[in-house]
Amino acid sequence: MKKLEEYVKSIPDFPEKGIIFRDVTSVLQDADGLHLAIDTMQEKIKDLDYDVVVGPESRGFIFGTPIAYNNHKPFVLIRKKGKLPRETVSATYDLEYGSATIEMHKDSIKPGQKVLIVDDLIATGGTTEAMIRLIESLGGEVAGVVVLIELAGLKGRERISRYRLESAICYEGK
Ligand SMILES: O=P(O)(O)OC[C@H]1O[C@H](OP(=O)(O)OP(=O)(O)O)[C@H](O)[C@@H]1O
Ligand SMILES: Nc1ncnc2[nH]cnc12
Repeated sequence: MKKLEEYVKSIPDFPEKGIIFRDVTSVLQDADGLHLAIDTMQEKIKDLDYDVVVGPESRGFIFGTPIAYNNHKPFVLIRKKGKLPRETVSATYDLEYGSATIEMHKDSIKPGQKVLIVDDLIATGGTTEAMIRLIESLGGEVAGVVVLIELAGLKGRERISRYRLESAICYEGK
């Protein structure tokens, strides 16, 4: 069986020059790759105590939902601006390329709940930091963050150094 990192394809200069895009579709479109990705992420946080899984649109949904389902936890969506129908809180942040505003429903986290954040990838950590702001503004406690891929050269780990971060694959550069 292949190693997890062998399923990830790296595409230079996408979506713009200078970015190496770490493509998770090549992991997902292989049954063994998909199993290995979810199983490895779960293994990394098997000792963690949490009540709710939170994942951001869109690739965070793919990895967050199976982890929530397998561990019988609820899954809360963080969406890009304008997609959630009820009362929301929002945060704006910069990305490795571009900027974005994300939102979550005000009633999605109860004060004191312990939250596991799941995403496909951490680069600059801007998305994760914005998610932490939203969760904490609702009174949630961030128990930890698990991602499939960490781009260590972009220093996301340093940006959220107060929190536990686990990654299944770590690239030293970007
Ligand atoms: O650590 P950062 O520098 O914030 O970058 C990481 C984020 O960027 C990507 O999402 P993107 O906003 O591109 O959305 P997508 O999943 O819909 O493609 C990725 O899925 C992470 O959420
Ligand atoms: N280099 C990268 N590859 C894939 N997704 C990303 N999201 C932010 N930076 C990325």
